[in-house]
Amino acid sequence: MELSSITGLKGKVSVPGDKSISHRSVMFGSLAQGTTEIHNYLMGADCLATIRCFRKMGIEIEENGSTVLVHGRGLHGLSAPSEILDVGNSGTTTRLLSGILAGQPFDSKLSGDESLNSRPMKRIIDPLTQMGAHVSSILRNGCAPLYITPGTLHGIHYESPVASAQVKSCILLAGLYADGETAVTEPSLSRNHTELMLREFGADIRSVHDIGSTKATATIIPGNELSAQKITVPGDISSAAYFIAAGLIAPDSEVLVENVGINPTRAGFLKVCEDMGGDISLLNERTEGGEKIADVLVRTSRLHGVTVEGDIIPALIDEIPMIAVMAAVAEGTTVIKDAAELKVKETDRIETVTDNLKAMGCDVTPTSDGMVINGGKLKGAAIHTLLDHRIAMAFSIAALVAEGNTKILDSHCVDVSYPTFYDTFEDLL
Ligand SMILES: O=C(O)C1=C[C@@H](OP(=O)(O)O)[C@@H](O)[C@H](O)C1
Ligand SMILES: C=C(OP(=O)(O)O)C(=O)O
Repeated sequence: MELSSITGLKGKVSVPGDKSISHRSVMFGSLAQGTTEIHNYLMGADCLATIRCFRKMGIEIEENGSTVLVHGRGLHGLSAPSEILDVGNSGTTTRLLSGILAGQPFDSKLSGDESLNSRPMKRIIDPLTQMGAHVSSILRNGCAPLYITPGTLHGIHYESPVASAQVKSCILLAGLYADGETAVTEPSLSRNHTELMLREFGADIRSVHDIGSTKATATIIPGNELSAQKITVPGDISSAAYFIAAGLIAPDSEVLVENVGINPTRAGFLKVCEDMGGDISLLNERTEGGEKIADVLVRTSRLHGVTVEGDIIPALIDEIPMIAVMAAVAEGTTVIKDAAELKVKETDRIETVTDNLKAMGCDVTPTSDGMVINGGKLKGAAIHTLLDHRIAMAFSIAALVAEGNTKILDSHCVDVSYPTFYDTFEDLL
């Protein structure tokens, strides 16, 4: 994909359904009794992998555009897959599904692409093993492919070293099959879609924020059957972030992004835009299915550097590539810290972001848990996405304010979370 600079982005966009909520709707719908009806499902490669895996375990799933019907078979209704479960590029599918598979009375194997199979799975193998599950890394390197055989699960109270919704959700889902209460405490609250949605499906699940600390604990008490729901998936704030940023940094622009999920555990990006001096407002705020939604209006703004650190990091972790690009054209210095988790995403995002920003002429220094960016002007370059969808999209927005042409290599990787990204992008130009 070849892109060059523009001015005057004007218009309205709506982004596809939230990736995290889409995955969970099919997973929980499969484990519920009855037919779950999902509207605005994200038809990206990651969420299609989740559908594919549950079909392989005997769940009938109908698709019609972005509407999905999941004919759930109850907590004990999955059947043994006859082949390896292919999780593609999706960390969320891998980790949440592993929690469910740990509680099944059959053997299963799951494996993904080269990037997925190099991401750390010890973070779920350890707590699942403490629960009595039998989960192993087939190549004994702490990564997928994983082999899961039946075990008798016990409730545990797990103190997670990382604020990760995938780790938390994996353990809570295994907790559905345990003989007692299962709790997960995390150092700071990660996205809480599992807690909100499982509760809607009828699970007995509670969340508390520890007083006087940033720690948060979610507890599940097994025993309740889940019952089918009707779900409308809000627009994905992680996808909206690209057009919000475009509206803020492209000269003479005004962009309205409609129907964006603004759950506080996901909305850190909006706060950073505001802190950087962005002209950003939330319109038409509402709540559906326990999730907050709004339309986001932005206008071109003079942005300045900020420090992004601490508790807010889990609420914007996937948006850091976009924040880094905004920082690269802002006035002054931006420091991003406490974000070592970036190293274990689809690529090492500290490296892929800083390498590509340097290629565009930015003064940026990678650190062990983030980066330091001195804002200035960008010039066009060849962007090496290494097949990371977030890098492709964030640097497509960088191209809009860079001098000269930018080439996004392997731009098709946007299919992972936003297959229609370039169509929406062109509509707005
Ligand atoms: O639970 C989820 O849906 C996700 C959690 C986050 O990962 P971690 O839990 O590894 O932080 C995020 O990066 C990912 O895109 C989706
Ligand atoms: C990290 C991401 O997803 P996952 O972990 O599901 O692969 C992402 O979408 O940026």
